[in-house]
Amino acid sequence: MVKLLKGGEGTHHVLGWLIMRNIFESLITSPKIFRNRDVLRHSYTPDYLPHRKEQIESLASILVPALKGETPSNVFIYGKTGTGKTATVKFVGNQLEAMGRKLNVHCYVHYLNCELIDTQYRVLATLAKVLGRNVPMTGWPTDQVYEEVRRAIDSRDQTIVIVLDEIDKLVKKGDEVLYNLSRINGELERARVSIIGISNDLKFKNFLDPRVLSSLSEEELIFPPYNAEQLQDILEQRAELAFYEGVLDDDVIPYCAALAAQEHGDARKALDLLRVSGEIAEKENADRITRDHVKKAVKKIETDHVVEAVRTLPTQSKVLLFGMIILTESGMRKFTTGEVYAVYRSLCRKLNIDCLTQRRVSDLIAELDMLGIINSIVISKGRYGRTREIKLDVPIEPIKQTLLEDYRLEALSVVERSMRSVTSLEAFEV
Ligand SMILES: Nc1ncnc2c1ncn2[C@@H]1O[C@H](COP(=O)(O)OP(=O)(O)OP(=O)(O)O)[C@@H](O)[C@H]1O
Repeated sequence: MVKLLKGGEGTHHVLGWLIMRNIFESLITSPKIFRNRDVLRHSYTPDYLPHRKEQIESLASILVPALKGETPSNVFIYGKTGTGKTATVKFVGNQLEAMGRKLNVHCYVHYLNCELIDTQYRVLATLAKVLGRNVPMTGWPTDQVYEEVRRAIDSRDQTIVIVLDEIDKLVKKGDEVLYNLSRINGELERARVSIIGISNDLKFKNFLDPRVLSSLSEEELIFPPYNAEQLQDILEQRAELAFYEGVLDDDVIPYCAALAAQEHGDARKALDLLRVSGEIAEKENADRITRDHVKKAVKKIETDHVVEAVRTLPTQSKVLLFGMIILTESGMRKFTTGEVYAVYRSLCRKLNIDCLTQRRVSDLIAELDMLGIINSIVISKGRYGRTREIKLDVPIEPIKQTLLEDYRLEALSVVERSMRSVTSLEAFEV
């Protein structure tokens, strides 16, 4: 039912709503920064990869037998994070499949990320699925799934390239599937299989069965880190697609490149910096991206990482960290293990959870330090022994919000509120 409003305040209110601009209007008419933000995202595979010509050509020459009905060698690819390993393999894989279609040769590349598909069973079941077999994601004996994969591959004359990205994550749970896959060619009559393993953990080779290792690393490709100039080229190429003309100050790309070069030449980091700088400029309604926006982006990315690390901490560490926040907010910039322990113990009582020993808490403090959440140094107190001096090294507000999101710590919001009115720490027996 529609109610008719007579004159007065109510009418103004309704009219106000009627003539109010659509809430999206100001958002879409604000200065335009991004032409296509998606090209800066991790999921985007560029058509051209500057400074990876050598690796692209090497990989292509390893895989070319696939187009001639022969078996390509298996390859291991190493390199630090963000050095373009995945992008290169996907790029070469796409080109290989395209050439296969052109020549009417059955040649396919299947890409699996072992960070997500991280068990023997799931690798085989996923392969079976992409090869068109109906295999449940749990429940069958592994041998049976392997047999399905083998039969699906051998159903016709074809070459299958299996890419196992982050292969180290899989190896941590046993290398049986790698052992089987590396020997599969001996069990095939019509088809051929080649395996590409990708890893940024150089040490993981030590965990592999020597037979698997020698079979999988018939060829090895190393991806060196990018230097600042190379990162600059990569960013320039993407920026052209990502931003409207003229929105980037001249020093923005060199600055992002220099910062990422300091951190082992990580192109992902450089692209993230550029994207987040653009997003901050957009939020501020600025019409240009400046060096200042990059500085803010560095801070935001750092905070986001820490927040993520805090979110996955065990409950005891979260309580401990909450105690440190209380100490900091009560005006203490530095505190000792003993002071933190007293607050921690009191919080455990309030939450009704077990309280760890001071020794164990010292270990947790060291872990928080390693994660970069706190900063702690051991100082000598002469004949009184040594103590740890701790301070929080991160913006407090987002960390506090993240801790309170954990339902097990919900009761602490009351403590937090009452803390605002407590001026001394006596309540915590410090
Ligand atoms: N030479 C390049 N040209 C253009 N973009 C690149 C280049 N190298 C890397 N990138 C981009 O940088 C990001 C990270 O690259 P990629 O995922 O290939 O790194 P990686 O070496 O596989 O890293 P990780 O080991 O962490 O998985 C991606 O967005 C990718 O498109």
